[in-house]
Amino acid sequence: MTEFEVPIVDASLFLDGDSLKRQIFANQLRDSLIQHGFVRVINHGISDDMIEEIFDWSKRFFHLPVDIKSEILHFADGSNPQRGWSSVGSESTAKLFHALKPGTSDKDIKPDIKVTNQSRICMISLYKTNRFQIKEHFDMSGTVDSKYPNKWLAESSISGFRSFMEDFYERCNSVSMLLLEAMEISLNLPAGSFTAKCQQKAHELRLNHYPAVKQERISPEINRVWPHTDLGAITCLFQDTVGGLEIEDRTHRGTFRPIPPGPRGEMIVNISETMQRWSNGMIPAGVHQVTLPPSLENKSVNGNIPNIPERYSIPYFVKADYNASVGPLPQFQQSSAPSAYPDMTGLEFHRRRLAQAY
Ligand SMILES: O=C(O)CCC(=O)C(=O)O
Ligand SMILES: [Fe+2]
Repeated sequence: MTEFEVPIVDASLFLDGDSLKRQIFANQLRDSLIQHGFVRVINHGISDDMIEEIFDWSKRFFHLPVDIKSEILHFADGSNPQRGWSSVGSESTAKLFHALKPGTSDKDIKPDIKVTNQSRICMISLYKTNRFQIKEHFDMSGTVDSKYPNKWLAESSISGFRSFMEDFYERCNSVSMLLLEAMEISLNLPAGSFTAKCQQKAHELRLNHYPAVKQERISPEINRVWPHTDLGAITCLFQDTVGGLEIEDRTHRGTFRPIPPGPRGEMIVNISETMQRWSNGMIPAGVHQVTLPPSLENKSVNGNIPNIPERYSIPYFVKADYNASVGPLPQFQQSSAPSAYPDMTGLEFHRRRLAQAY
C-alpha cells in the first residue's frame, strides 16, 4: 500500500499571490478536501509564537483546580451551543456519530468517567462498561454573541487569558474566511456563497485537553475521541506533538490513518457537516478520531510502566450564522441530484446535532 499522506497547501499563495497563484492554492485546497476531507495548511498568517502561546494558555487553564474551572461549567443540557468548561466525560462523539446512522441506537454509548482526584490522571469507572472518552474542553464564541455569551473566569484566576483568547479567535476568523473564499473560487461559486453565511461569528474556538492515562486503565472501551464528523462548515485545528489524530481513509472505509504532528504552525483543516449539506453531499465531511498512543509497556523503567502522556489540541469550528440556511446551495442541486438534506437554520442544525452528543 502506498504511504497515506494528506497534502500540504501554502496559504501565502492566496494571501500574497497574483490571481494565478490564488487559483492554484484554491484548486489544491479543494482537491485535497474533496479527496480526503482533510488538508494541511501552512503560512496561513497566524505566527508560530502565537500558536505556542495559546498552547501555554491552554495548559494554564486546564491545570487550574476543578473548583475554579467549575465556576464556568457548561451545563450539558444539549440545548445550547457550548460555552465555558466541559469536564471529562461530558461529551460523547461516539453518540454523535451513531446518531448519524439510520437505525442505530445510542442506548449503550454513554460516557461514564469519573475524575476522582486532581492529579490529572483519570480514574475511570469501568463497571457500567461503555465507550469512554477521556477529554475535557473549553469553548468560546465571537465576542458579539450576546445570545449565548462566553463564560470567563475572574482575571484574578487567570490574568490575560480572556484578551489572548479573544485576539486568537479573530485571527482564526480571518484564516477561515480566506479558506472559504478559496473554496468559492475553486468551485466557481458566486463570491459570498459560503462567507456571507458565516459573518456573525457563531464559530467556536475550543481548547481540548486529554489527561494522562494510567497504562493499566487502557482497554478497548477507552479512546480520546471516538470517530465523528464536526458540525460546522470547516474545522481548523492545531495539535501538539503527542499524536493520536487519525482520519478515515476513504479508499478503505473504516480504516483510520494517522495525521502525525507536523511543524508547529501547521493547521489541519477538515470538511464538516455544514459544508457537506451546502454541497448536497458532493464534499463529504471528514471522519476522524483521536486514539491513545501505542502501548508504552516496553518502555517500563524499574518495572513501572509510564502513563500515556496528556495531549492538547485546539480546534476552531467555523460555523454558519444562526439564521443562515444550512440546506444545499442551488448550484449543487439538479434534477438528477435533488436536495438530499432538509433546509434549516444554522442554529437549528447545531442544536439538533448537539442534543445527540449528550
Ligand atoms: O484533538 C484532536 O486532534 C481532534 C479533536 C476533535 O476532533 C474535536 O474536538 O472535534
Ligand atoms: Fe472533531
